[in-house]
Amino acid sequence: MTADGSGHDAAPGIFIDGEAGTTGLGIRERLSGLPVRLLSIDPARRKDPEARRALMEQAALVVLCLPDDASREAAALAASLPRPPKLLDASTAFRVDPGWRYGFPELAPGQDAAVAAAPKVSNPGCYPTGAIALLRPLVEAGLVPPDHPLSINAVSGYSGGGRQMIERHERDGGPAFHLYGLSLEHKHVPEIEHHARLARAPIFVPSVGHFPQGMIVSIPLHLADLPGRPDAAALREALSARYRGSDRITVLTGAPPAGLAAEELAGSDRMELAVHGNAARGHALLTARLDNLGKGASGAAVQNIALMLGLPVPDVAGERRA
Ligand SMILES: NC(=O)C1=CN([C@@H]2O[C@H](COP(=O)(O)OP(=O)(O)OC[C@H]3O[C@@H](n4cnc5c(N)ncnc54)[C@H](OP(=O)(O)O)[C@@H]3O)[C@@H](O)[C@H]2O)C=CC1
Ligand SMILES: CC(=O)N[C@@H](CCC(=O)OP(=O)(O)O)C(=O)O
Repeated sequence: MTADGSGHDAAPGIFIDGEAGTTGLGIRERLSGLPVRLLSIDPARRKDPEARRALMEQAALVVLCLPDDASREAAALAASLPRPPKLLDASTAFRVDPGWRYGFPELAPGQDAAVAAAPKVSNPGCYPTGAIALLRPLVEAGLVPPDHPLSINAVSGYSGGGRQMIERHERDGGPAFHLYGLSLEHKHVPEIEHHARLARAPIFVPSVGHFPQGMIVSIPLHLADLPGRPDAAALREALSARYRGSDRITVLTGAPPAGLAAEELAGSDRMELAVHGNAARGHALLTARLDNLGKGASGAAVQNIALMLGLPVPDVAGERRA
């Protein structure tokens, strides 16, 4: 038997359960940059447990791109195999589960090695990717207290809602802008709270715009309410220090732009962070701009797949996929 358990000497086998969905397709497209063998299911049998089990048995790594309940079932199916494959789950099901490693390699020093060594990795949510990237370094630097009252506003392209939302928007031509999650109980709040190391749940206000891909997450701060009254430059420096050397996460330095278009990074696996400030008012705004299907989903997944299989992580510099 070979290292990938497949009986072949070829590249490691990957089965994407949910390959035909929005995130699954994005991963499939990006796998052309990695020396792996894609094990595809007969589309007519893609929900058949026996057909899925047969492919899981041949795979070194199974990627779950399914709704939460289906992901839990698929993870249990994989775990029941005599030689369980490594698992990467794109759903919300395991993101705060201590048995799973959080697949955000830039989260903290050593997280990339932890992902590489983990048998089960949960891929971060799209909104949490932006919020955690902004907050975790500031909390760890003592610039934002864990119990600080935070509000997080965000807008996503409509592909964030998967196949059904894409079909609705493309059929109806809208709505142009839709605020939701107004029960203030979105599924991403525990994930943000946990991985940003917050001790008080943030108020999270998501929205969807009538554009396919792209996202902005923004977090306003009153600087006088933070310990030591830091200025915007101090916040920017803490973020830059955390992400220095990353080709995926960049921190805008110099004069921040006066406006941000959410679609700007559509097709890219990069994320741009910025700190906008008004010294006279003591106001700052943290922003993260990304593609919800790029660093927010499939791009992050391929980064994790490479780490988990011990392959070089594909370079993103200059890429464009829209
Ligand atoms: N879209 C995004 O921006 C992001 C999505 N994610 C997560 O990725 C996961 C997939 O989302 P997304 O790709 O957007 O969703 P889609 O609806 O586009 O795709 C889901 C896929 O799963 C299939 N599926 C559903 N139920 C089952 C089942 N029981 N067995 C096998 N296949 C099944 C669907 O088939 P069918 O359509 O025929 O039902 C579809 O092909 C979700 O958990 C989501 O939270 C993560 C980050 C961002
Ligand atoms: C626009 C939209 O509907 N977005 C989804 C979040 C995207 C998603 O499916 O969840 P993950 O990123 O956690 O996997 C939502 O708010 O439920």
